Amino acid sequence: MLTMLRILLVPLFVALFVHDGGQDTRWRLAAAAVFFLASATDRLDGELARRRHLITDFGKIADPIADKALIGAALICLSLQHELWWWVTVVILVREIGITLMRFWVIRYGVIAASPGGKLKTVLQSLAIFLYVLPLQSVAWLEWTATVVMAAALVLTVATGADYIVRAVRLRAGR
Ligand SMILES: O=P(O)(O)OC[C@H](O)CO
Repeated sequence: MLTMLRILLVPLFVALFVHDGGQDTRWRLAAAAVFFLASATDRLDGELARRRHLITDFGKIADPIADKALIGAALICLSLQHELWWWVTVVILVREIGITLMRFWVIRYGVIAASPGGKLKTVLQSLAIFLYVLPLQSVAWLEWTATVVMAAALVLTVATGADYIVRAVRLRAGR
């Protein structure tokens, strides 16, 4: 349920962010608020599922997809506005889409759930994007913080992606 809500918040975020070319402070603040809400419901969603013992195979697959839709849309918006290098967006998108496809490729053998590193990666990606979306580009330390957090997210994105590939190969090989 919350996963579906997060997916529905993606077009709302995009509409608010691209309004007025991302230049209007109020629309940008609204976009940042929607992004924060969608990211926060992700944490709540996971916590509720754990507490109520409602962790399903559907949730294990749908939950990362909802994260990736939101994060992917936000990264593309930022790169389109020339606020984030395209190569960063491309590396993250290739990893996220590739890992999602790989999860389906091995689904007959088992579900590769999100790892702790993968969850931390999503938190760092979300924090970095939130800082980029906030209309505070003139605040130098904030810009630096956003860049450093995005760099850390990028490293974890690639490292956890490699870890999932190893897991998938082992799963298929029955090891
Ligand atoms: O590393 P992934 O692809 O499993 O993604 C982690 C999820 O976003 C955590 O909810």
